[in-house]
This record gives sequence, structure tokens and C-alpha cells, in this order.
Amino acid sequence: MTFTQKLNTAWQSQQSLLMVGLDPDAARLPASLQGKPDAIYQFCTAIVDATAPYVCGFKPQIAYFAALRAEEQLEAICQYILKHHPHLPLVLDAKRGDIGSTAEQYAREAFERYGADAVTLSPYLGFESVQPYLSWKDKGVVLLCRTSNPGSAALQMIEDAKGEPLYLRVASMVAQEWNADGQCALVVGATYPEELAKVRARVGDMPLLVPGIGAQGGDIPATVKAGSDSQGMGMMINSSRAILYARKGDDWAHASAEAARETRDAINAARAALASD
Ligand SMILES: O=C(O)c1cc(=O)[nH]c(=O)n1[C@@H]1O[C@H](COP(=O)(O)O)[C@@H](O)[C@H]1O
Repeated sequence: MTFTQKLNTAWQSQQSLLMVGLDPDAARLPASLQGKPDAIYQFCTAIVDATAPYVCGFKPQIAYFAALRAEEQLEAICQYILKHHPHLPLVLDAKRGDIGSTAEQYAREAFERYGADAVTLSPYLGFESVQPYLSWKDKGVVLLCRTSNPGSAALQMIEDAKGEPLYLRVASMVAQEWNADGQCALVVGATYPEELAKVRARVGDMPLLVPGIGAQGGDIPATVKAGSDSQGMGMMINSSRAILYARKGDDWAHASAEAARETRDAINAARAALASD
């Protein structure tokens, strides 16, 4: 099964567009896990199990693991997800981008070492920097387009002579030239619903990874309205910190599950309102 098929199946069977991001911060781990050698593995697998009923997939962010010298725990977490939640897409958030020969190694890292279904990439180096990932025919590539951060406009909104902003040029290039085998998706922040709508209009039903709800303050109804595809789906709406650190007391996994359920329900309420418009 390809990444895109797995994602479509998960959207349908889970009735959820919520993706939970795994961004483990050592300083914010529950007290009961602090100091344990496998604390990150214990934390992330418990979050995965608790939130799995409410999500369309998981997105571990590699920097959080690499910074803590915890790549082996990330490997074990990925294996755990593939074994215990095989129907849920695993998107490795690595934001790689390099010349072709190096990209071949990054692709092996994402797809062989971690077994990810898809990986996030920068489009900045052009097609041959992405081609090594696309040669893994059942895998997905998720290209940065209009990112959620405040400084993203400085480059991404630069206009060409015809007044076309760079992020829309990226969207068109990926949709028309890079997506021959239907493996591509784009990243557009929930913090920019206006641009999200423009990307959706430009790329048809291509999947979008949409981070920026929760800790970054993106509005769920505006996101759903702007980014839904023709089937009322089409987005992996990511939330990391607001789900991971939802706890108020000791029952942290339960608090994360509740936060995930509430977020999924808010997304689905917005979808229902849109459908009845
Ligand atoms: O590619 C991403 O996932 C990404 C792109 C983007 O434009 N903005 C963005 O926040 N992200 C990632 O999405 C996650 C957002 O985390 P929270 O703000 O805690 O929900 C982080 O792992 C970011 O690295």
C-alpha cells in the first residue's frame, strides 16, 4: 500500500484529520519518567497508544530525538508504531534538502532506518534533490510550501514579475512536475488560512500537512474551511505540544488522549458545519 492510499484509508476509517506530532522535550517529560534511560520511548509510546483512536497518523520530529542523542529510541518508537498501529501513517519530520547523492542517504535514513511512510523535505534545491525519495515508489514526500512560522513570508511571499508568490510557484511545480506518481504532499501552516485556500485551489486534492493549531494558535474552523479537499478531507492537521503536554496531574497519557479527542471533535464539528453550508 502506498503512503497516499494508507493516508486516505486512515482518514476514512479513523474519521479524523488530526495528526499527533511527537516532539519530546526532556524538560517537559512527566516526573515519573525523568531520569529513566528509556524515558523518551516510554513517553512517546504511551502517547501513541492513548491518542491512536483519535488520529490519522503520527509525525515524530527528528531534531527532538537527535538533540538528546535518542535516535535509537526514535527507531524503536517507529518500529512500535508500525507494529501496533500499522494502519496509521508515520510521517518523519526531518525537513531534509541536499544534493542528489546525499539525498539518497537521507532517503535511506527515513525509509529504511526509521521505516517512515513519508518524510518532510525542503523544495529549495530543486527536483533532483527530491528525486531520490520519489524513487521509493510506495513512500510519500511532504514539501515545505507556506510554513507556519512568522518569518516565513520573507522568502515564501516573494513575488515574481507576474506577481506570483514563491509559495504558489512551489505548489504548482510540485503538483504539475514532481507528482507524476501521486507521492507528493505540501506543508501549509494553519496560521495562514488565506494562503492555505490558495494552495488548495492550486493543487486539487493533493494531501496537505497543516501544522499550527494548538500551541501556535491556528484557528480550526478557518483551517478546515480553507484546506479541505473535494471529499471534505485532504489534511493532516498536526498538533504537537498542545497534545503532548496537556496534563494537569499524574495521569498524563489520559490528558493527552482527551486533548486529542477534543481536537479531533473540533475539527469534525468544523467539517460538519462546512458540509451543511
Ligand atoms: O513540517 C512541519 O511539520 C512543520 C512545518 C511548519 O510550517 N510549521 C511547523 O510547526 N512544523 C512542525 O510542526 C510541529 C508543530 O508543533 P506544535 O506547535 O507544538 O503543535 C513542530 O514539530 C514543527 O517542527
